[in-house]
Amino acid sequence: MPTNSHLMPHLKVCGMADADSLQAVAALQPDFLGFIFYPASKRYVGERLPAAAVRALPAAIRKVGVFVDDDAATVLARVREFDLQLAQLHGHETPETCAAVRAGGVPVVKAFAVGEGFDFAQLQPYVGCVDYFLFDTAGPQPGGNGTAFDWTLLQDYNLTVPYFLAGGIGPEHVAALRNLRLPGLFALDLNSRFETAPGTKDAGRLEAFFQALKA
Ligand SMILES: O=C(O)c1ccccc1NCC(=O)[C@H](O)[C@H](O)COP(=O)(O)O
Repeated sequence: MPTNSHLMPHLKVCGMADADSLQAVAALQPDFLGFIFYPASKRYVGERLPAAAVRALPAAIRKVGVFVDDDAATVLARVREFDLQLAQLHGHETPETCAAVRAGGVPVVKAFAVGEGFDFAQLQPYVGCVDYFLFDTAGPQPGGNGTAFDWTLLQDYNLTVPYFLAGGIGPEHVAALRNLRLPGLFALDLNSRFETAPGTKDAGRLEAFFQALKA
């Protein structure tokens, strides 16, 4: 079982789709930045963000492409175009699809929508096919729903795969996050609660959050 629960988790800011706020957020040096390649998302990269702007980000920031039910070839083509370091598969991708992306040389984050009665047994077939899990709140959209789930559901997590904690994390969670001791917790994923508009992040709010977490 991973034992890093007492350490400061890594930080990922997801759903970047605006060139100006991308620069401002990159200056805060988060560990990961996420880019959404799901056309139905309000944060779809689409025409809003040229690949060159993403490719030009500092190498220390790992760039994560977020995909929903794409095949491995589509994911890998975007990875090459945008110079992404990880693929986050946020739909109903099978372990085989995850393994195919990984076989293309790209570490995989497999997202799961968590609600009451979440069946942790469904994770087992993915062990060995993914590098990380991401636990997000179940909701009407595949992601970016802006609501938190009951994190105590993860208290008994006992798999070797580290995970990102996502779903509605916002400034009001600082105290709870500072005291959070969850086995396997690797990173916090921040998105809609730090936006001025979908895809446009509020760098000031993020900076205050980062500082409060690290204080
Ligand atoms: O954010 C989206 O619009 C989105 C749409 C479809 C699939 C995934 C999406 N986001 C992926 C993320 O990793 C988000 O950060 C995660 O869902 C948490 O978002 P939020 O609840 O807004 O904090």
